[in-house]
Amino acid sequence: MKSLYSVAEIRTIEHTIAQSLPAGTLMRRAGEAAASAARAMLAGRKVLVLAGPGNNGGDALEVAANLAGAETDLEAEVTVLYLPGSSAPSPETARALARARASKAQFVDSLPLGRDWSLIVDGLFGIGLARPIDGAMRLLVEAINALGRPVLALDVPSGLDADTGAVIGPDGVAVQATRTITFIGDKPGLHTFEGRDYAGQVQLAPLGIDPGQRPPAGARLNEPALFARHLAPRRHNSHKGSFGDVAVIGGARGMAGAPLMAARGALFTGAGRVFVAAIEPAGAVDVVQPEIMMRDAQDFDSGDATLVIGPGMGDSVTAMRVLFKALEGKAALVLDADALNLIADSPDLQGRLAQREATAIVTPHPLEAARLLGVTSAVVQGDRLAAARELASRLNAVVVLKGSGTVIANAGGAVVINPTGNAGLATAGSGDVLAGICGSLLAQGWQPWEAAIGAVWVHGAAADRLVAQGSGPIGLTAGELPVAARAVLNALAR
Ligand SMILES: NC(=O)C1=CN([C@@H]2O[C@H](COP(=O)(O)OP(=O)(O)OC[C@H]3O[C@@H](n4cnc5c(N)ncnc54)[C@H](OP(=O)(O)O)[C@@H]3O)[C@@H](O)[C@H]2O)[C@@H](O)CC1
Ligand SMILES: Nc1ncnc2c1ncn2[C@@H]1O[C@H](COP(=O)(O)OP(=O)(O)O)[C@@H](O)[C@H]1O
Ligand SMILES: [K+]
Repeated sequence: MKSLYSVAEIRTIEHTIAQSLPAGTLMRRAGEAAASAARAMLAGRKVLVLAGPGNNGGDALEVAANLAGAETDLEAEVTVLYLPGSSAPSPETARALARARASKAQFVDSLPLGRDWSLIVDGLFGIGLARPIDGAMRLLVEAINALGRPVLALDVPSGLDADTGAVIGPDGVAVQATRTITFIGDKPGLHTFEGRDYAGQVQLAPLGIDPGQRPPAGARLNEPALFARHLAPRRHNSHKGSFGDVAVIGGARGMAGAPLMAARGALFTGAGRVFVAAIEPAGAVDVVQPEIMMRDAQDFDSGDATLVIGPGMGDSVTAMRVLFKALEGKAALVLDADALNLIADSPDLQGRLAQREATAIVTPHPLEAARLLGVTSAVVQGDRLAAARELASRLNAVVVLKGSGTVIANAGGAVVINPTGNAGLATAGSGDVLAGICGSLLAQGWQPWEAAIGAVWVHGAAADRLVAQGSGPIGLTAGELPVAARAVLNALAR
């Protein structure tokens, strides 16, 4: 299981463990693990180590001592820029400083000009950063980022909030890392919002603390093991009725494509039969995908179908009526796009959703989530995990808060962050495809939680597959996702 620990959880673990170990052990282990990560990244010899005032700086000084003191041919030329604070360093940082000073590392007072660094080690701030980086430190971070050299961040890229993935602001800066070696446990902020861009590749160094010594984490990283129980191979003796019906309701005037995208997402991930019930019927057949059955939402009887409501649905009276009926009914539900905007405007509909017996899946992007919560999208993005948790609890639903590092939460407080996907998904219609995949897995009997995390994983992996094949991220289209999602899902099922 890939646990993600909040800063508070890490502090608790640290505190408990430190009492059973000789002083400074964890910092020494952090320095050793980070020095090997640095050696693995090193394509030359010149290493710049940035050491800040706290224990993150202590880790960096250990790295400097380890790299400069190595009795090997690979010995690096280490330059250390140490920036002490106004208060005395911790005893373990003081010890690391003494080690680094006794090594061959050269200490400097300012960023040396014009050196072609093979590697920069970022040990300015870790999980103790409490306010935006400003003044001379800010200039230093900007100068480092402008160099465009490989950067290994220690624990967290300096300036990034390890809980939320937001750059600590307002108007903050953070170090842009190539790789982040994170200590004791992995952290949510490295995987969502701005985290993925700043952290680069994330590597965990548990520092010898085995999982049994760690309490359960508040969040985890999505992986197929979390939904594997639904990935059984299909029985030979099956028929289309074995894999459920999906009806996508949406498609106001001028928005006919959105429900079709969702319907294709459902079809290509294995739903038995797929309908589009259009608010404003635009045609009798989808000529590209004639398997999809076209209906008129006004008089459509959805029977036992799983409903995906909202893509391009608009806010007409018909849209409202269809949504009301769906919330009243017992069908499994995926609520997306305009359905969420209508619910955001109506406390009555919110109440009806929260009181439903069968848990619905809701798939807001940050602005839709903000409307549902009555806040701005900046507030949602500022703490995506908290927003998803709050929404799940208010709506009594599985919430899929979309965007880089999609966050999935349920009313029981479980939180998963999705690692698949890429910026190729930032294109119109990709959210519709996701809603369709969610509906498809529900229709095939998956439980709402697993359907949501499974759909998000597969949708992201489909985009990754397309990028690997050269079809993105630039110019990846939502219409390509269903076929790629089919390949991903079949590979998982095998
Ligand atoms: N403890 C352990 O067992 C282990 C800990 N480990 C490592 O320790 C790291 C946490 O260390 P930490 O708690 O010392 O915090 P850290 O991130 O170095 O920063 C705090 C310092 O920065 C200062 N400061 C804050 N904001 C500032 C600003 N905007 N501008 C300027 N200064 C600012 C702040 O000063 P103050 O707020 O007190 O004025 C304080 O001096 C953790 O991420 C991991 O790398 C590992 O070795 C594993 C074992
Ligand atoms: N940078 C990104 N990295 C990963 N996934 C992304 C990124 N940008 C967008 N996505 C995903 O793409 C989809 C976009 O959905 P949405 O915003 O509803 O678009 P639309 O309404 O046009 O279909 C979501 O699944 C979202 O998580
Ligand atoms: K750091």
